Amino acid sequence: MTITPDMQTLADISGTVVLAGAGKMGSALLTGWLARGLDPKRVIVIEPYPSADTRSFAAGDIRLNPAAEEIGDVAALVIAVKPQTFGDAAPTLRPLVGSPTLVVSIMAGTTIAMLDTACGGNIVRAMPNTPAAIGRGMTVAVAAKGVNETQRTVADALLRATGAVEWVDDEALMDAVTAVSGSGPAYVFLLAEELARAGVSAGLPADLAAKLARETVAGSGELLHRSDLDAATLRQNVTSPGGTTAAALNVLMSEHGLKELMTRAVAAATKRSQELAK
Ligand SMILES: NC(=O)C1=CN([C@@H]2O[C@H](COP(=O)(O)OP(=O)(O)OC[C@H]3O[C@@H](n4cnc5c(N)ncnc54)[C@H](O)[C@@H]3O)[C@@H](O)[C@H]2O)C=CC1
Ligand SMILES: O=C(O)[C@@H]1CCC=N1
Repeated sequence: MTITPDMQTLADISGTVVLAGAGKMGSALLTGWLARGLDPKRVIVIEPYPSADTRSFAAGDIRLNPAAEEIGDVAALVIAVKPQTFGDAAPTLRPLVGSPTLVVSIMAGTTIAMLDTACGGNIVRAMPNTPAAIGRGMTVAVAAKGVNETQRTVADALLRATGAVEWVDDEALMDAVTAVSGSGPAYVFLLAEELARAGVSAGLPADLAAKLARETVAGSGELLHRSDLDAATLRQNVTSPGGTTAAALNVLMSEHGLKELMTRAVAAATKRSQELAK
């Protein structure tokens, strides 16, 4: 890979980037890379069941499922298959990894040690989330000891193409990271579902309730994104003393309310991430 130490952008990557697994997260990454200027001629996608979008990318300059001997040297291999299918995929991926190859895995619960055993390479373990599909993802990454600054910069550019990136030094944090930001969008979508359902119970027509819930969650998320205020202050700004919001929050913030539920939910996801590593 010909890259300079001050490389900042995907357009500066001059080696081959292989994406293994173009499902929901892999496709989001791919879309971000192309939007941020990664040369499609440098991209190879390995995907046994390509979506229409992936096939249409492949109708351009991206190579889809080329024969192994046509792949050549790989600058970066991004692994976005399910943790449960990684065992089957690894024998195909291992021959692609040379000593300078950067290996970026986004698989939940798959440790650097497991990746090292299965594939080798210079490993970055990362946890993105699905808002990556619109460039508003949150990714946390941790690099294995052997990863040099240049490889880390390439990994950062690949991940930052879909939103914000935070680097941590302690891999043990990745289980809780997965539980908070990796799985977190599902909790927010569930909130929208349940808010709509509760609206129907309160007498609203279903389509109106769905629109109110969707726009409320989306608008509140955007306000949180743009505001300098923290979530607690934004919540207090909605809450008039003795008003309607206070009545609802008395329920949500009661003893066995959202705090307890969210703590249990995040603990369950953290535990599951730890289990996937066994
Ligand atoms: N969906 C999410 O919100 C997030 C997922 N992840 C991680 O991303 C990874 C992928 O998850 P999703 O995209 O949700 O799953 P997905 O099922 O949509 O995508 C996985 C893709 O891998 C493909 N695949 C299966 N065997 C393969 C092989 N041998 N070689 C190449 N591709 C193969 C499948 O056909 C599928 O398209 C998982 O490891 C997951 O832990 C990480 C963060 C968030
Ligand atoms: O549910 C999962 O296991 C993956 C990891 C984080 C989000 N989806």
